[in-house]
Parts: sequence; C-alpha cells; structure tokens
Amino acid sequence: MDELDRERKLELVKKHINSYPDFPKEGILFRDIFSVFNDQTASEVLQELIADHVKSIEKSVDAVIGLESRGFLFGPQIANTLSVPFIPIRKKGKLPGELVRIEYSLEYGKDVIELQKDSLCGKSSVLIVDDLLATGGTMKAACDLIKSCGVDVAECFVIMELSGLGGKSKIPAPFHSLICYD
Ligand SMILES: O=P(O)(O)OC[C@H]1O[C@H](OP(=O)(O)OP(=O)(O)O)[C@H](O)[C@@H]1O
Ligand SMILES: Nc1ncnc2[nH]cnc12
Repeated sequence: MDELDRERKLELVKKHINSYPDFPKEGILFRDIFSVFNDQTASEVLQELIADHVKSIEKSVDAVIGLESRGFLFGPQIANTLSVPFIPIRKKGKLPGELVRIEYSLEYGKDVIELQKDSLCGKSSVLIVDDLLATGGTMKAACDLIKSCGVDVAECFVIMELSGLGGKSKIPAPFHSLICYD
C-alpha cells in the first residue's frame, strides 16, 4: 500500500468513527470504534490497515495479547495475520484457572486486570492490542503485568490515541497508533 493509498484509507476509517460528547460522563468525548463495523467498506479497510502495520513489525512476536473488551475486536484477527496465538487480559473475576494480576490506578480509584498463568509459557515477546489509548493507565498496567512474567513487549498497538492526555509517555514499550486525535 503506498502512502497516498494509506492516507485515503485512514481518512475513510476516521470518517466512520462516531464521536459522542459527554459520554459516559461530562467532559469526555467518546470515540466509538463500533461505528466503523457498521460500514462494511470502512471495516474492511480498517482490517487492511491493521494487517499492513502488524506485518511491518520488525521484532519477533510469539503471541498477541488483547485487552478487554474492545481489544478483543482486533486481537484474534491480528494473531491470525501473524500466525501466532491470541491471549486475553481481562478485568478481575472474569478468567478461570490460576491467574496473575496487577492493580492499577484509574482517574478515580483503582482496578485490577488478570491473565491466565500458563498462557505465556514458551513465549518470549508479545504484541499488546487495544482499541484506544487515553490516559495510558490500562496499557501500562498490561505491559507491567507481561513484563512481571519475564516476557518482552515487542509493541503496544492501538487503533486510536488521544494524544492530548499524554498516555504514550507512560508506556514502557514501543508504541504505535493508527489514528491520533489531539
Ligand atoms: O488509556 P486509559 O485511560 O486506560 O483508557 C483506555 C481504555 O479505556 C477503554 O476501555 P474501558 O475501560 O472503557 O472498558 P471496555 O473496553 O470494557 O468498555 C479503552 O477500550 C481502553 O481499554
Ligand atoms: N474518549 C474515549 N473514547 C472511547 N473510549 C475511551 N476510553 C477512555 N477514554 C475514551
């Protein structure tokens, strides 16, 4: 895909991301990735852009980690593109079996994310995917959790980045976004 083609495709996808002021609370401009899937062309173009990017990652990737819940929309597809397994990180209390977990700070209060203990066996480097980076708290916690298991994070990849919140600077790994909102 040449650069012009890529720019046109990104514009098309961006056009289909609906934005909702004051959702879920006052002051938040909510960027709704689901609206892209409501347009078949935009949805296919997004898949192409994602595949193009992940195939260009130079570091080796042994698994794709998706963050609940909107990371699950992209993780399995990316894992298939790279011919590696998909592994979920979920919010507390959702995964069965033996788990590793990490607590992290939200805008108000704290939360916990969890990973199945055996899921990283034999993996040395992973790609983490989510739909959006805002404050970066969720992605940073995921990186810290993976690294605490002795596994490297080859890249953190999101479709949308809210750059005004400065989340990228918190991420202790290479970071890439397809669409950046100021
Ligand atoms: O960079 P941060 O400030 O941590 O925010 C980003 C996270 O917030 C959203 O998920 P949310 O917690 O709304 O959960 P959901 O995907 O289950 O709706 C988004 O999908 C990211 O996972
Ligand atoms: N502005 C936003 N839009 C969509 N999801 C989000 N998660 C955190 N902030 C968000």
